Amino acid sequence: MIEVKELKKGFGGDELVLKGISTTFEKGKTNLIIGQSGSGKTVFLKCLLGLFRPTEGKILYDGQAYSELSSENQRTLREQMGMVFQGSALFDSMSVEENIMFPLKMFTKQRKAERRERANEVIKRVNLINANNKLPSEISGGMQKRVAIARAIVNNPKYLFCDEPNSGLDPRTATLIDNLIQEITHEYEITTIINTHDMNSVMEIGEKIVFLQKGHLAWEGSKDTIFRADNDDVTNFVYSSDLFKKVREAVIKDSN
Ligand SMILES: Nc1ncnc2c1ncn2[C@@H]1O[C@H](COP(=O)(O)OP(=O)(O)OP(=O)(O)O)[C@@H](O)[C@H]1O
Repeated sequence: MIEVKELKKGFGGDELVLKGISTTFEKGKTNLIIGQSGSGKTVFLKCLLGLFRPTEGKILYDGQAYSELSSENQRTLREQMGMVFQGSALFDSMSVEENIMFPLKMFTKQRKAERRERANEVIKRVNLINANNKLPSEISGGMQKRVAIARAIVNNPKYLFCDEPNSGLDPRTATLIDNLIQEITHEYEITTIINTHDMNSVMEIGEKIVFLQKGHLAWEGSKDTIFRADNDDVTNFVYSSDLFKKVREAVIKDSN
């Protein structure tokens, strides 16, 4: 579980980017951060990852504040974090298997054979078939995303962060990737936090949704409550696509 308490983040200018956010991201759930461009989602995710130091406030990882840990414990906490980057960010010159073994080389003292064995466990888990020796450029975007997920979970993280995990994927592949992230989250009881613009993801895997608006937490809820959110900004965000406008009309018609 990650608890965020009155988190503020600025960069020295007049205005703070994050203006006092408090929320909780539970273990074993897919937690989504949504909001318009520039609302502060990436800055929030970077604070959660420990890449930005909060200007004020606290982030507690299962009760522990990063800033209050010894440097050794900070390293342990960082090792417990997995990250799926937008665009996958695989190493182009390494094979699929080498990409996935990489965090084990960085963070563990395992021998190569052990690293390979563990990498192949996760390769199987994410359904990457016959791809071990291929280069990232030789596989599809959806498969690259599976490699990125495998690499993020190879070290058994307690916390998984995903930045726009669907960007650039066709809708069907995007749904498969969303479902894979959710299955893994449930199976390994990970606290997963996903930064997304994608309303399909919201509807598929939005177990907890945090809506940011100009650096404030403007609304929080789940995929089951977002259609009835009593907040104009959320409503405008949700119904900015024609498809969801139609869904809304159908829901309202149904409930009358
Ligand atoms: N390193 C930085 N220094 C100064 N300002 C920054 C920095 N990083 C982000 N910002 C500012 O913070 C605000 C929020 O940016 P952020 O990237 O978090 O938005 P976002 O919601 O992720 O947008 P998008 O959906 O387009 O990625 C922007 O006004 C941006 O200019």
